[in-house]
Amino acid sequence: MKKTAKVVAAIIENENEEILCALRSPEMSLPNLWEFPGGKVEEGEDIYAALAREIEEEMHCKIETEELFNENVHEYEAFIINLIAIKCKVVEGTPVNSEHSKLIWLKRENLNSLKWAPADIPAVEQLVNEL
Ligand SMILES: Nc1nc2c([nH]c(=O)n2[C@H]2C[C@H](O)[C@@H](COP(=O)(O)OP(=O)(O)OP(=O)(O)O)O2)c(=O)[nH]1
Repeated sequence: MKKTAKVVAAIIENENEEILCALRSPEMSLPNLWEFPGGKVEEGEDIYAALAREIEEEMHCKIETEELFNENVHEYEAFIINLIAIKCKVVEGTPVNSEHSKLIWLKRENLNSLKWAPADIPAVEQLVNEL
């Protein structure tokens, strides 16, 4: 049976109403696809605490989680993902890229121009439809 991974992802918006998008590197799983920064929730860990931890590790800044935005279950070839997208704001520092090939800020209307990890499509659609 395929494993299910619980993954939290941050929807971070800046003062120009742009959303932070991250490009997975060629060495990562799901290479060269765009995602929202975040990562796997550890056993017994609170989802909001997990997201704050991942963002601090990955982007060296502190966030405050705001609301659960979208939750989606998607079956990949190798595993099943339960992707939980959470709206957040940066409260200390600025996001610094340490693991991804690229970080960019994009307006909602341009989000569909990226090639997203398939599990992210519902969250992206929901963001585009917020316009
Ligand atoms: N962080 C993040 N991961 C996502 C998103 N969409 C999506 O399918 N994923 C997948 C990619 C990874 O397989 C997994 C997240 O695990 P992780 O951030 O701990 O990444 P990882 O590359 O170290 O995982 P792994 O290859 O070791 O399994 O979820 C997303 O929007 N954000």
